[in-house]
Amino acid sequence: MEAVHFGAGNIGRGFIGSLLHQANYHTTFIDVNAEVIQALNENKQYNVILASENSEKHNVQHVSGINSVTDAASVVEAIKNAAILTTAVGPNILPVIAELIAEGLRERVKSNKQPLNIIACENMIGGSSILKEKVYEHLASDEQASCDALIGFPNAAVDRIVPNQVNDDLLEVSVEPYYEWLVEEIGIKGQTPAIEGITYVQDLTPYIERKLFTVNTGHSAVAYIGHYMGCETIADAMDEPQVQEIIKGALSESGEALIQTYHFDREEHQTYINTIMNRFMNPYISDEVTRVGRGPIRKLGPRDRLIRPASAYMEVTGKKPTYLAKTIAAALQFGNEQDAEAVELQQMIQEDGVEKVLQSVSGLAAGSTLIGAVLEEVDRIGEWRR
Ligand SMILES: NC(=O)c1ccc[n+]([C@@H]2O[C@H](COP(=O)([O-])OP(=O)(O)OC[C@H]3O[C@@H](n4cnc5c(N)ncnc54)[C@H](O)[C@@H]3O)[C@@H](O)[C@H]2O)c1
Ligand SMILES: O=P(O)(O)OC[C@@H](O)[C@@H](O)[C@H](O)[C@H](O)CO
Repeated sequence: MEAVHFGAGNIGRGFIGSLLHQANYHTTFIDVNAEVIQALNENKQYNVILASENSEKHNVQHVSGINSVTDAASVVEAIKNAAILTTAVGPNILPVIAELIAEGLRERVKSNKQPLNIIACENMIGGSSILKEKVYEHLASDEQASCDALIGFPNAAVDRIVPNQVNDDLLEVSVEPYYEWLVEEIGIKGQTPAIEGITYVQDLTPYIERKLFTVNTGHSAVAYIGHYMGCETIADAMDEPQVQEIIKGALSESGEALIQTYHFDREEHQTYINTIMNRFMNPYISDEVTRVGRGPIRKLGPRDRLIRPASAYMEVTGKKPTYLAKTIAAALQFGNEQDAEAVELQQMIQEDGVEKVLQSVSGLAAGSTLIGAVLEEVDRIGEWRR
């Protein structure tokens, strides 16, 4: 069975590639990183190490790579023959890969009448649906109709912490033992792919929101407050009492919104939060706050991990959020010369001020309660300096 996976990075190799191998797929990774593609083709295998006391090693075999910059024709060929297509490239890259996927589908549906499911494994709500929209922009209406019959775009949520890392072996990747991969069954065309580790759910919305607004909301609180305080890693930041206070507060606020919206059991949700906080303190992982805080413009977006739970908290309780507002205030301070979005955000703030940025980037109304709450925390932010 052939799998095509776009993005041979941390989550691609460390999570999706590993489960695809265990499910007996040969995986063709598509990437723009020539070095990684060359290594995949030369080594034809790599190791995934579980970041825990025993450093358990999983050898991932039956892998190869195609450089989509230099060999688009081979990508089209691979898509023609694939039994599943997955992505882990980052939300901003989905529109970039859409045209090539469209070319592959255009050729595929001419001769291959087998269904194909395309699963975007990105930290975003409705990732596969958005990818479908972008792919369809490149297809004529008759081609879209053929795809409607054969190509599924089920939405998904993926959870496994895979830090940036430099290993002697370029392909080796160290990952936390925990993982969760949820796929919405309703979007599947044909049989559900039999991949151990995927949990199929009827309605993904509660689960993707629970993941994004707990794991990623908490992660970004630690990253942004930690970065502001001068911490380099998530584990270092978790040692700071103020970070502990803010993450607990932020997750209690986002938790209230989730519990009231989706009727999650209060105790079970607290256990979920506690597990996540322990994951952030895993001593076998070194995860930089700059990775977790990357792309602050995306993370400050209206439907993402900061603004959406803050607005939802206000909707369900009628109160203004304190700890999510502190986290948003810290996100607005996230300066990092290596991060194009961080540089752009700081420029926007310098030119237009925080209030305007919260309107343009986060979609908040001028004079809204949430803008007021964030502005109060921006004024107070100096209190957290170590
Ligand atoms: N790392 C994690 O802990 C984690 C966990 C869950 C979900 N995610 C999500 O997975 C996605 C990928 O994250 P990551 O941490 O693996 O990032 P990463 O940077 O390690 O990997 C992304 C890969 O995509 C490749 N890429 C970039 N442009 C491309 C293009 N045009 N065509 C093909 N490949 C291209 C990059 O070269 C890189 O290898 C993101 O949406 C992220 O939110 C990450
Ligand atoms: O990948 P991002 O930039 O959306 O978010 C950074 C981290 O919070 C994220 O990668 C987590 O490690 C991951 O979502 C855990 O499942």
